[in-house]
Amino acid sequence: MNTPKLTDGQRALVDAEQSLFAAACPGAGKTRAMVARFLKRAGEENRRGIALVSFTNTAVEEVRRRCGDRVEVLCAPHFVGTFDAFIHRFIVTPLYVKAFKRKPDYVRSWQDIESTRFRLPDMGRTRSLEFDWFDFSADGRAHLNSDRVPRDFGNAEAHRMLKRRRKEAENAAHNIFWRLVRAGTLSCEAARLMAEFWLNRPEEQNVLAPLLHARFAEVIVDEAQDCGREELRVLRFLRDCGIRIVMVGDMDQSIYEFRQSTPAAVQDFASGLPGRLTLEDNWRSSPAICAFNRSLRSGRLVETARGDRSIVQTPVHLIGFSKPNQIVPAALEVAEQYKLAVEDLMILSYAEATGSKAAGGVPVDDSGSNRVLAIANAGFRLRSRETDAGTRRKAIDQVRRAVLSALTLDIETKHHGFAAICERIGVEPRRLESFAVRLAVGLDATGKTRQAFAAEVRDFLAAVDWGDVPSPDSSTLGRLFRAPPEEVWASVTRSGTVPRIRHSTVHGVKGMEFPGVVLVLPERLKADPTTGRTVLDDWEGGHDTEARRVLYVAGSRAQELLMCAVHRRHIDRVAALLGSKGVPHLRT
Ligand SMILES: Nc1ncnc2c1ncn2[C@@H]1O[C@H](COP(=O)(O)OP(=O)(O)OP(=O)(O)O)[C@@H](O)[C@H]1O
Repeated sequence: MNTPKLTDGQRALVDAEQSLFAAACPGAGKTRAMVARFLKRAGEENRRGIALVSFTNTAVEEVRRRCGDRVEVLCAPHFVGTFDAFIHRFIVTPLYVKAFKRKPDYVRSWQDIESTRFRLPDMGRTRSLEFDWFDFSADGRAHLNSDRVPRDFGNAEAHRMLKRRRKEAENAAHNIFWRLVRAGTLSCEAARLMAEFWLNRPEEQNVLAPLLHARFAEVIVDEAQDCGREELRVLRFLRDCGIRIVMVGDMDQSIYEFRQSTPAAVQDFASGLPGRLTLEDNWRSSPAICAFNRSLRSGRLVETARGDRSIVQTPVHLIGFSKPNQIVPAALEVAEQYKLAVEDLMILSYAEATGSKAAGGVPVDDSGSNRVLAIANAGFRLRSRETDAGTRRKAIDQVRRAVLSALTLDIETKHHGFAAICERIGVEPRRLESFAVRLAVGLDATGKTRQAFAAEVRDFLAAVDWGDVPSPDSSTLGRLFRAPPEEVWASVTRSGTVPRIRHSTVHGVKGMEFPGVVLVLPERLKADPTTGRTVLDDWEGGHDTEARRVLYVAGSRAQELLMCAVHRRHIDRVAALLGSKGVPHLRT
């Protein structure tokens, strides 16, 4: 494998001999330098391992890919994986086994577990309460966060009722939380909380400290700005065990505050490490894009365009729109001027629905509870090359859930995740997963009526032999797989033929890069419930908020061409902002 070129700054990160924090601008080659360090250190240590942890599966895959033919570094004693996987494997599982005498089952999110949607007695005509609306503390106590209760929970009286019965709701959530923990079902959130809880107790510390010290010499943390309270607790513990901590990140790319990642706490931890480095060369983007990044940064780094794109003179393009379907044609016209093709472009938005509308599709979530619709929609998504990995996952999940509902009619599934339910009914999770993909991809809803497609789904399911699991009879299939309502059917089948530019949420493309980015700012901008400010207020006022950092992450994915598609209502403001911050731009 060719060793990639490194700058002096990158080389300093590779060769450092003490715990450190490296602050880097976008495109600084953090991944390149971190992987070089990981390979070097794994080669040096012959007894203890080196761990490289990141926050998303995509980032982890990228690191694995860059390790090339050095496959030995991906095996014990070394570790390359998500921070959650590290916490599961090396902290929570050993302590859980000690406490409960069995291994826990990890599920990705509480949403995968039915009992995390619950009702209080006599709630009337409201939606069920959801775990996602609560913050849990390390002892499982629940705190209802009213900002997360959606408006469509119920009418004004229902919202008042919830306010009055807050304690009752919190107690119910607390009880369900512990029931799930005892049943061995842990979401990533629960596992993080348990890690924090246990790491604060001397008895558990004494069990883990010698194990971890014997296993790891160093832990390298990618995207360190995304560390939340629990991850920082883990890092503090590792450091106290004598393990070297190398953190690499960009504070301005911290966009996970909803799960308590706090840039200030990360800064505080980082300032306690003996070493500090800064990487300010952007190898990814043109000077105009670097200027856009600078206009959104909180001021700690001074970024400079380097490498091949430092001579690209293309300004940032501002595209005004009043209807979302005007965005794609305008963006394609601009891209054409710079010889960029459709596949070079990526539409990015804060909310999935905004980007999806701009690209001309229907959000996966719009399938609602109709299983036939979910299968049709998933088929369009999986067949399309434009669908990003996160949306694919969601689509397959919906189909998997639909199929599972037909196989678990007489079984209590409320407190268990997908893998545990599969185990109970005796179906291999992988078999169900590939069946879900086959079902969605194999049946094409294009040009079919909703009734005809629903009948096809039922026939497909009726023909499967699930071995020991009783196959659902035709009346059950008829009840579970009804034809969806006409209006939604029309919009989903239409979407199958539309999207021409890929789209994703900003959170879905962290760490990635694209020749051209279309950043969409819709008519309705979310106002922060505490400050009342929108992202444009934050940008103008220089407020370092997560909303502003989301814009920064989005813009900084672009290599050559950044297009801001802004609703007409806000376009003058954005143009004035770019002007006042010295960002070369052109209004189209
Ligand atoms: N020393 C170098 N010489 C030439 N190109 C480089 C160098 N270092 C990095 N690059 C290139 O710059 C781009 C950005 O690198 P990389 O993705 O590693 O940055 P990053 O710091 O992880 O970015 P971000 O945090 O914004 O996702 C990549 O295309 C990479 O190949």
